[in-house]
Amino acid sequence: MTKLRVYEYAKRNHITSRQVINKLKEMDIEVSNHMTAIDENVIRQLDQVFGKNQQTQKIKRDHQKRQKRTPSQQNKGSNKTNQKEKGTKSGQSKANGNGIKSPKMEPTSKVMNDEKIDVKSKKGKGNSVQSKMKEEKKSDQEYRPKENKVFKKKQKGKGAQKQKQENAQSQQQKKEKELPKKITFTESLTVHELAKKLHLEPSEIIKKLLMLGVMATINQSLDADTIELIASEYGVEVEEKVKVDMTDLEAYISKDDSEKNLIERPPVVTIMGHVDHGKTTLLDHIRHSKVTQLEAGGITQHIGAYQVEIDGKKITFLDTPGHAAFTTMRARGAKVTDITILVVAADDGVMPQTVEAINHAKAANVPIIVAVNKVDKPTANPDRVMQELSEYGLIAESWGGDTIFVPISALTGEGVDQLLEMVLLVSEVEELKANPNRKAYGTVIEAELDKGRGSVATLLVQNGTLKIGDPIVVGNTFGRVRAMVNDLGRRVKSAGPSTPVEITGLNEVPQAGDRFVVFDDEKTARQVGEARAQKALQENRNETARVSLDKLFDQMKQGDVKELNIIVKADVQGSVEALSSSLQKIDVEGAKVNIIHTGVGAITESDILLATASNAIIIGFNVRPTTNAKRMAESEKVDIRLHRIIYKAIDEIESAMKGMLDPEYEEKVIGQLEVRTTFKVSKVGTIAGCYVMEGKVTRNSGVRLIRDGIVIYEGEIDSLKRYKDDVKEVAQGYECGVTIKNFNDIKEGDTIEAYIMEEIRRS
Ligand SMILES: Nc1nc2c(ncn2[C@@H]2O[C@H](COP(=O)(O)OP(=O)(O)OP(=O)(O)O)[C@@H](O)[C@H]2O)c(=O)[nH]1
Repeated sequence: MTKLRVYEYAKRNHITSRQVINKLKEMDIEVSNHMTAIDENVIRQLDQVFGKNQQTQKIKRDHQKRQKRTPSQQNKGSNKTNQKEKGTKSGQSKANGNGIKSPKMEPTSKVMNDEKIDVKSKKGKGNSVQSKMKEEKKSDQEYRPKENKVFKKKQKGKGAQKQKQENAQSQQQKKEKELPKKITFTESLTVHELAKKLHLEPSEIIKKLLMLGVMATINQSLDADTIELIASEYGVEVEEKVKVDMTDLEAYISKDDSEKNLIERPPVVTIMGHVDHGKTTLLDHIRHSKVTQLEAGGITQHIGAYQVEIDGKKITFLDTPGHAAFTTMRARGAKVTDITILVVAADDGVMPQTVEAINHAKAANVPIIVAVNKVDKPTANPDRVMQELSEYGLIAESWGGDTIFVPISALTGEGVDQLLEMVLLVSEVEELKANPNRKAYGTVIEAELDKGRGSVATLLVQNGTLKIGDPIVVGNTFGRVRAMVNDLGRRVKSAGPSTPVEITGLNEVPQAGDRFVVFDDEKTARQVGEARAQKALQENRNETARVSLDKLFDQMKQGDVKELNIIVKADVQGSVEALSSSLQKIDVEGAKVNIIHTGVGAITESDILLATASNAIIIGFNVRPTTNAKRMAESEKVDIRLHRIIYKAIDEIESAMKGMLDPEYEEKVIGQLEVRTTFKVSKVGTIAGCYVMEGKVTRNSGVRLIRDGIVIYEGEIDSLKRYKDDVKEVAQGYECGVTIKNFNDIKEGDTIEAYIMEEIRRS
């Protein structure tokens, strides 16, 4: 025999938990409630009390149940016979281990027939019964607890009054719905909700709970265990439904795009590169030469993205130079870019932001096409660019690599067509496809509040076709697509895959990088949008789980982190290299270090963005974050580790990966001492005769010597004495002699502050 919980024992023996609890208390056995487990010995002792009565109890219960269900039978005088019959039946069901059965599951056909006859006969009685029922409109629960007594008394009693009363009760019970076979719930139910599902009065549930030792009110929420327990008391099955997160937008995107529905879609291209290398000039050139040329006289408008057509094929450009669009979106979890054009000025070569751009693109796994710009300049040296980029793994095809290099002049337009052709070529290789015949989803490129039009958002349709009137959820906003304008400023009715469009009709302004999904109906869109807005309000956006060294080991154990992405910033290139190569050599089973970006100089906002987008930590060696970067790191919860000694930085990372990070310490001041006199002893140095003003001082304390409010020295105690004896500790109100290691400039009137370093739990 194993352990049983009180309620399980009670159920097994057909008694109430309360009875078991009371008996256990009588037996001086500690028990807190119906969930308390009782062991074999106790079960045996209980069996001696309840076991014998088991059969009797069972018969009593069956009797009660029958009375509840078919009181009319008693009137007919068939009660006794039925009781016997049913007693036997219940006995069988018990032998089957079914426990308490719901009334509905037990009635014999005879009982049912009797009931039918009974009801009919009552109907015949017409209004008298009805009015009686009204008169005695007491709910069933008033009878139930005392049922046995009530019925017995009533049976004994004489007269039509009682007869009618019983008939009325029977009628009432007939009216009552039968117990359900099964109930379902999500997470929890209140007493009221459970009662409703079980077709019972809440007071009945409350009583049941009380018998199980639980005090509950009608609005009290019951957990899954309690719901199951109560339902099992009535023989009702329970099914807990897992709550679907209605705020998860991805869940609304059907993933059943079969290959046959997919057709080629235009690539989405971002232009990146160092300051002044010609990004804007290139974007402008493409737009003006291609767009306006196609749409003679058309007014191009800035909607954050535009499309051009080359040989009948379209290319979508994200019209935000620099990394801003790319990285902010990626930092927010959106992947929109298919191809990156890396612009490098041939007269300037690879510069810090070029490297950053390479690392951003690599981290996002986006193919790079190099546009070697400004080749029209006499000082242009494309070979040098190729040479320099090869150091970053971008090797030109002509040099045996697989990176496409196109020499261009964004100013004159030379080579730009070839560049666009290359974009189409890469796009073909990437096999970019989408299904235009489905509901659209995609990402917000830009959004703003327009005085006249309200919330205006530029969306990039990534799959499907967006149409006017579509019910839509965009980030935490929702609405119906009221109007759509394309990159040429024209009103359109629909927008297919890779098309940027500006829409109005949203209730609020979404954010760049937000996901949008089209819904079947406006009602669901509204519900989801509102639920998302509510959720966003509740949870601090910054709480997103970013990798942090303190939690790294746990995150690794949970399988959340398998690669530790690191950004290394240092004061000189030599340190960057030394630190990076040492970090890469760290060998911890099940995890590896992945240096995603390195650089010389302060930690900037761009580093934080990359860390956010790639879930990386930043190691700063002899450098500090800029004020803005620091603020951003705090809000984005990016872990920055600053070091001055290389091996310490490596140790820290290795320990974190092994789950052996040294404990963190916090300083705790334990006492204040006043220097009342000093003695100079040749071999020892200056001895300070002190008085412990506050707290205490211990032999192993750290000390700070303070003079006129200024910390003169910070160090360790060399000796702590009372009279001639070395002591471990001197408490408040006592005098002592103190010497400080390697420090003798102690003066009368100085204050010595004693502190210890206390280990604090890592969060
Ligand atoms: N000669 C020559 N000059 C160019 C070329 N492309 C750009 N420039 C010039 O280089 C300067 C910088 O160009 P931008 O397009 O503003 O460079 P950017 O990369 O967008 O610069 P930021 O927006 O500051 O990052 C401008 O004066 C351009 O006219 C080119 O192909 N040839």
